[in-house]
Parts: sequence; structure tokens; C-alpha cells
Amino acid sequence: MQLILKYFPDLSEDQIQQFQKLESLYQDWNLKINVVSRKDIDELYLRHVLHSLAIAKVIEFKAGSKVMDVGTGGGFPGIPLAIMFPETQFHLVDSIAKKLKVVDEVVEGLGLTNVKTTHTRVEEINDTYDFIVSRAVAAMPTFVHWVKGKIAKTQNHNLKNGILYLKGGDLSEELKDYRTATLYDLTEFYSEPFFETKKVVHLPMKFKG
Ligand SMILES: C[S@@+](CC[C@H](N)C(=O)[O-])C[C@H]1O[C@@H](n2cnc3c(N)ncnc32)[C@H](O)[C@@H]1O
Repeated sequence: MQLILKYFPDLSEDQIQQFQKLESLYQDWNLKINVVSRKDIDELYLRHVLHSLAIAKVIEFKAGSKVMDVGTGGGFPGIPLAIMFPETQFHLVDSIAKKLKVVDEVVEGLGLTNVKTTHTRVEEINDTYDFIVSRAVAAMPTFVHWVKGKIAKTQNHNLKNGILYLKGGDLSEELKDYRTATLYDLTEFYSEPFFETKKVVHLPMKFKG
């Protein structure tokens, strides 16, 4: 938890309590339904919470904006972002029901009112969002194909509406066709070695009406 405060010192009391509660909620639920690996559960704040919050170092989601987390799994990056931006509406989607069971329990345990979950493949979603966030779900070309048509027309942020994807390693091949993509190196924000090769990829996407 100190790790979160080190990089996000201005959290409210409510947010601090919610971040603190994450550990016991995930420990309990992970025993019943395994959504986070054992090693990762021991380093929940570093590998999941702080990693998810890298998106909050790139953008401050506005009140009333809409964000979808595609392939949220156990709730990453959606849950930490929903705690960080309580006035933003988060839609967490996954094609595996048992993972969303854990997410629903965590959402209830934290008392989050800005999160809705849907058990479906993202291709079936017919709504639009300011931003679509994700981690470890699909290579960029597949992902772009899935979310095309799901980006809202109205721009509410300085950063253009589109995809914010947490990715790692050498992305030059995967992103070679996306000239408008911007890469934010997580070492700009965090000093832990875990983040050394990790990035947030911002890919602006046009509204397709
Ligand atoms: C490796 S997990 C990553 C989970 C989470 N984002 C994280 O980083 O901890 C990938 C997740 O994407 C989900 N997924 C894969 N394809 C999907 C699709 N087309 N629509 C919705 N969810 C999908 C899987 O069910 C799985 O839970």
C-alpha cells in the first residue's frame, strides 16, 4: 500500500481504504476462484495495482466520461482505475464468467458504484466509450478490429479518444502499422525494476458513425 501512496500521494481517505481492502478481498476470492497467480497475489500492489494505475499517470479521466476495460480478467486495469476515478463510469468486460464473479465480489466489497460488468466477448458490445483500456488480451491488430466503432465522437480530454493499452517488451513489429500510436515508458513514472520494459500505448481512434 505504501507503494501506491509513494506515487499517488493525494488519495482521499475513501480511496486509501479501498486500495487497502483490495489485498484481503483478492486473497479471499483467489482461494475460491483462481484469477491471479500465487506469485502475483503476493505482489498485488506492484504487479497489478500500480501497473494498472500507470494509465492514471498518462490521463486524468474526467467526471462523466466512459471507459471500457476489455478482457478485465480479475479486474485489471479496471478496478484500480475505478477507485482512482470515482466520477468516471467503468464497463468491465470478459468472456469468462467466473473471472467476473471475482470482479463483482470485489466491486461489492469496496462499495464501488461506478463499475458495471458484462460477461461477453467484446465484439458483442454495442456502446461507445471515451477510452478503451486493456492489458494482456490480444495483439494490437486484433484488438483494434474488436473495438472499432466503439469509440465516442465527442472529445472530452486533451488526449484523443481511443485505446490505452498496457504492453511490455519490444513493440516495434506489433505497432509498425500504427503511426499515430504514442508510447509512454513506465520508467518515466515508476522506479521499480518490474516496470523497466513496460509501456502505456495510446492509440487515437476515430469515431465510426
Ligand atoms: C491474460 S488475461 C488478462 C486479464 C487482465 N486484463 C489482467 O491483465 O490481469 C486475458 C483475459 O481476456 C479475456 N478475453 C480474451 N478475449 C476476449 C474477448 N474477445 N472479449 C472479452 N474478453 C476476452 C480472457 O477471458 C481473459 O480473462
